[in-house]
Amino acid sequence: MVAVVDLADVSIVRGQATLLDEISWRVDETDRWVVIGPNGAGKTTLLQVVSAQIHPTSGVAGLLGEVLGTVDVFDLRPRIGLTSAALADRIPKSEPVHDAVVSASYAVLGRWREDYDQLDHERADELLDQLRVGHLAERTFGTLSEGERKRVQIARALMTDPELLLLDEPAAGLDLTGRESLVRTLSELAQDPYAPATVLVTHHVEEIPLGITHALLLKQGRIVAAGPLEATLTAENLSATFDLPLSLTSEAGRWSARAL
Ligand SMILES: Nc1ncnc2c1ncn2[C@@H]1O[C@H](COP(=O)(O)OP(=O)(O)OP(=O)(O)O)[C@@H](O)[C@H]1O
Repeated sequence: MVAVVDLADVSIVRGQATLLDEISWRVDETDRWVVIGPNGAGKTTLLQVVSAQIHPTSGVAGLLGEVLGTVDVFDLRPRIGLTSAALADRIPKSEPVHDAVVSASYAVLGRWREDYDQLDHERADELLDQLRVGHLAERTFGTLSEGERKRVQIARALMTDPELLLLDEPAAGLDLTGRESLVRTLSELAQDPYAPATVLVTHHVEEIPLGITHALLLKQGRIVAAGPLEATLTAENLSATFDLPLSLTSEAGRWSARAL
């Protein structure tokens, strides 16, 4: 099995604060991980490391067979697809949806390509169809609903055919219909054997799609538990992660939690 992410004792320290504390974590190429933890646990910081946005203060971060700090991050970033609220804010409201997807390589490389070839345009259209927003290709990004924007962002993240897909709270801000619809699409993606290794960050077990294989529970920069989903996502571990006695149920592959 090839490791896509291989962190060994990775810490991130900012001033007096330890954002990540000796994290060791391996993601293999067929894995689909969910990272769960309360506000401030370090989830976004962890994604910043594995998207080659920041370097560890200490420890070793292996990414796609390279070691962060010994390789040009501009070579690594096109191999990683990332969606986050911060990145979405950088898509101009006036940008047509098709262009927002086809220009993904510009976003990761910081380099504008004068012309995209026909295959790029076809791939962008296929991805928009796959994410069920093909009919919105001619609309501008600013006119889309929150749920539609999330889908366009995922299409954009997949445009460079990444080896690692990182989704930071993809269902945040969606209503129930929007969430359920997105979870269904994410389930298709997670169960697609040709999809890249995936890491999905969320606060809510209800947002875990079918096809997720592993879970990492994070609290105050430390791993509470990590491993295969069923063995890791237990009421005990989740209660420890959120500092709240919780009951946890799983029905037909979907999860829900509530306070005891
Ligand atoms: N530059 C910094 N200096 C000091 N503390 C920081 C810095 N950046 C982030 N933090 C703190 O690190 C902690 C982890 O932040 P992070 O954004 O990774 O958490 P998170 O799990 O993604 O939270 P949320 O679920 O609220 O998005 C937070 O307490 C945050 O305030």
